[in-house]
Amino acid sequence: MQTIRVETPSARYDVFVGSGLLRSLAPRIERIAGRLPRRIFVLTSPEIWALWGKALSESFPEPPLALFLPAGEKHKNLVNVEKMARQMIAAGGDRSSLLIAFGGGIVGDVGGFLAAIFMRGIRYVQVPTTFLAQVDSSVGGKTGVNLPEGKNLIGSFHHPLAVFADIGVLGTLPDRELRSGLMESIKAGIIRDRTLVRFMEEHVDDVLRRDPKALEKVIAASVRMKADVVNRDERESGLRMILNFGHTLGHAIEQVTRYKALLHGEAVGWGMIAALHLAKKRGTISSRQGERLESLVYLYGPLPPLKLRPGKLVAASGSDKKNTGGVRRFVLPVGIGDAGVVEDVTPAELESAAAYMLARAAERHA
Ligand SMILES: NC(=O)c1ccc[n+]([C@@H]2O[C@H](COP(=O)([O-])OP(=O)(O)OC[C@H]3O[C@@H](n4cnc5c(N)ncnc54)[C@H](O)[C@@H]3O)[C@@H](O)[C@H]2O)c1
Ligand SMILES: O=C(O)C(=O)C[C@@H](O)[C@H](O)[C@H](O)COP(=O)(O)O
Ligand SMILES: [Zn+2]
Repeated sequence: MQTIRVETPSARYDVFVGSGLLRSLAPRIERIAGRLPRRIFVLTSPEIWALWGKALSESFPEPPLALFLPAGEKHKNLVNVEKMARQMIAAGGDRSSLLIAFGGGIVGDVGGFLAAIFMRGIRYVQVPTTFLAQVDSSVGGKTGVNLPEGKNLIGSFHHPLAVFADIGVLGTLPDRELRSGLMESIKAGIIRDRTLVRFMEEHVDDVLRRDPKALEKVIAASVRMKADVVNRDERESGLRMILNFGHTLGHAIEQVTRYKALLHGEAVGWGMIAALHLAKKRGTISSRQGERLESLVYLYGPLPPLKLRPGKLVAASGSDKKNTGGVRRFVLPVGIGDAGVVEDVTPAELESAAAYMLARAAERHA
């Protein structure tokens, strides 16, 4: 098992990555919280609960009370947050209650947000069950829900007490979901860890056949990278923006396709292809580096087709939270393993990057 510490001005907690964590959750929470809270809620989806609810409940003296959020991005909204909060009140929840966010990134984001605002804030732990949630969304305290106007436009920073990433639960994860999550690890490597890039290039088969050692390596490296960035810039005033590499157009794709056609990681995968093109044009990476990284994305693909207009994506990217006071921000890789934020990206450049990405998508789905 690997333990990675997150230490920011407002929180200090560990991310545990390994096997067997799910079945020993209660004593682990007890150790961290001092004692087991009287009321424990588990926010999850019916599918995850059916697969893994028994394993999670096993170590608790009394089974925690499950609150169900249906799967899918369209349920990541304020209506469901209110619904869950009311169920918690009805079941006797109070400020001493603990919430376990048990699922993928959607459950984690909604659960974290619910914990942030329920009675002005209660404690929660993350038990991520998708690869994406284990490498990225369960760490760093970003919580929230979507608005029709864009992704994650309502939310707060609220860190968990701990993160328990049990590699065993990935055994039931559909292949497409695994590949989607791997896009966030490719992102992690490109922006800050060239060793991870190399490892992912050299171990494609091991990772895709879910060799536990290979998975643990990629998950721990991704989390280590993210923790280091979050420790230095908890509230995304500068450095943390690099974690948004591939997301400016990625989020725009999700919004324009109404979250129906692509998974989050897949949209980020295409967004990285566009951003790599822009980086090549601006000379922050060489053509060779650009081709190498583009190939890495396709190695862990396939990414779904995209039939969109570049102008529509550029317009949708206007509601990106990195844009403030009329300044449009965009994350570009600098070589392999480093990245920076530029503030002078023009709509024409964005449109050309989007056009490049759409042409690659058409080519690969010809
Ligand atoms: N807060 C952050 O820092 C952060 C970072 C990255 C992504 N996100 C958010 O995360 C969300 C995407 O998360 P995701 O990719 O985990 O998708 P997801 O939460 O939709 O889960 C994917 C699907 O897999 C199923 N599933 C989950 N675990 C399973 C398991 N072990 N076995 C079988 N099926 C399982 C779920 O029921 C769901 O249908 C997006 O909303 C994205 O914006 C947030
Ligand atoms: O933790 C971060 O910071 C990230 O940007 C991680 C992203 O992978 C993630 O998709 C995040 O939810 C995006 O946040 P947003 O602030 O751009 O909505
Ligand atoms: Zn993401």
